Order: sequence, then C-alpha cells, then structure tokens
Amino acid sequence: MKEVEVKDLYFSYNKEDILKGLSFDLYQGDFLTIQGENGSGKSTLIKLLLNDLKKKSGEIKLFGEAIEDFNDYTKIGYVPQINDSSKLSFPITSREYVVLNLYNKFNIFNRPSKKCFEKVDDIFDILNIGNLIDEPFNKLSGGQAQKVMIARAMVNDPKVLLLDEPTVGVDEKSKRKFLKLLTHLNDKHNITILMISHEMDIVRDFSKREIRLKNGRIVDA
Ligand SMILES: Nc1ncnc2c1ncn2[C@@H]1O[C@H](COP(=O)(O)OP(=O)(O)OP(=O)(O)O)[C@@H](O)[C@H]1O
Repeated sequence: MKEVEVKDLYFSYNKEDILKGLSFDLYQGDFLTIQGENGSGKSTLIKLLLNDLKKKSGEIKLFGEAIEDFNDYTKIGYVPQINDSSKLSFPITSREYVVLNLYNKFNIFNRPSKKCFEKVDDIFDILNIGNLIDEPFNKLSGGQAQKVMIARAMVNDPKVLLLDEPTVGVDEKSKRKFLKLLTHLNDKHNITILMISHEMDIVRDFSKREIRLKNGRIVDA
C-alpha cells in the first residue's frame, strides 16, 4: 500500500520553481532516504507533506487521500532537526516533554492522565532510552535529544516517521546507533520511514532505498 504519493509536484516561494515535477511513492514498510545538496528543496518537500506549505501544482496523497482532504496527522510523526533553537525556554524532563505531544488525549482538567504517562514510558522502553526519561531535556546531548524527539513523534502511534536531517548534531559514534534504532522501528515495529539526509556514506548502510534531489528534480542516486 502506498502511504505517500507525490506526482508531478511543483512549488515556488516566489517566481522561480523550487520543486520541478517531483514524483515518488512511499510504501508501507519502506525506509526511503532523500538526499540532496543544500538548497535542493528537501526541507520544502517536508513542509509540503506536513501541509505547512501549499503546492503550486501536481498531486500529494497521504494514505490514499488528497492532502487537501487529509486531516489525520497523528498517522505521521515528524522529527525535526535538532539545533540550538530546539532548546526549551522552560525546564522540563524528557518524560514531560514527550507527554505534551499527547495533548489531544489530556483529561477534562487539561492535564495528562496516568494512561498518557504509561504510554510515554512504553515508548521510552521500546526505544531503549529509559535512562533519559527523568533527565532535563535541555541538558541532553544532540544524539540523546534526537532520540527523545523520536519518542515524542512515536507517542501517537504514527504509521510513518518523517525525519529532517536527524544525524546532524549527533556525534560520529552515536550516528550508527541512532540509525540502527530507526531500522529497528522499521523492521520490528513496521514503521515506514522517510528521511532527509546528506550524510549518505553512513545512511546508505541503513535505508532500503535512496533518491537524490538536484535543483528540484530527482536525479540518479
Ligand atoms: N521561505 C522562503 N522564501 C523564499 N525562498 C526560500 C524559502 N525557504 C527556502 N527557500 C529557498 O528554496 C530553496 C530550497 O530550500 P530548502 O530549504 O527546501 O532546501 P534544502 O534542500 O532543505 O537545503 P538545506 O539542506 O540547506 O536545508 C533554496 O534556494 C532556498 O533559498
């Protein structure tokens, strides 16, 4: 089954087209990496898939539905790039940070229920990062913070994870461990993965397929 379908997609911020007739499919169980140089349109594509930007022409379908009609974004977990602006302006633990993403399941007092925290604990177990659960989020290393961001995306039981340059800011030693975690989610938990990365030397060992973007078009990987 196709979970994401992109057909002849065009997009421009102003006059010049940034995406020029992009077409690709993401299948259930896929682990697809999209690579490309700076400015090739990778982040723009993610924003279009998240409906943060509107396409100029072409087609985007999510779980068989045109993006204009699609409204169940709990099926898509988004893992943004970690950088200095990911730091929170208020001090909370990783557990509290992740539970905030379950706001649609908070109780009548608008507080997370016991069940919400149990869900968070389960996800930390699945990701094998129980050691980070009580740590202040702002004190985590790049690699640790990135794993907590995955936990944050996973609490709503998404079918697809969209990751934007997840290995940036992660130290070399932890990169492979991090990518191994993604293959574990893909293989054992049947999570479909669409990842953007320019670090193909490492990523190629883990993803199932790669496509390359150049000047808004797909070229041979
Ligand atoms: N808000 C914006 N307004 C105008 N142009 C933009 C805007 N955001 C991005 N662009 C331009 O669109 C092009 C594609 O940018 P995009 O961020 O999608 O590329 P990218 O492949 O993700 O690059 P990077 O790896 O540097 O993040 C670039 O030329 C960029 O300058």
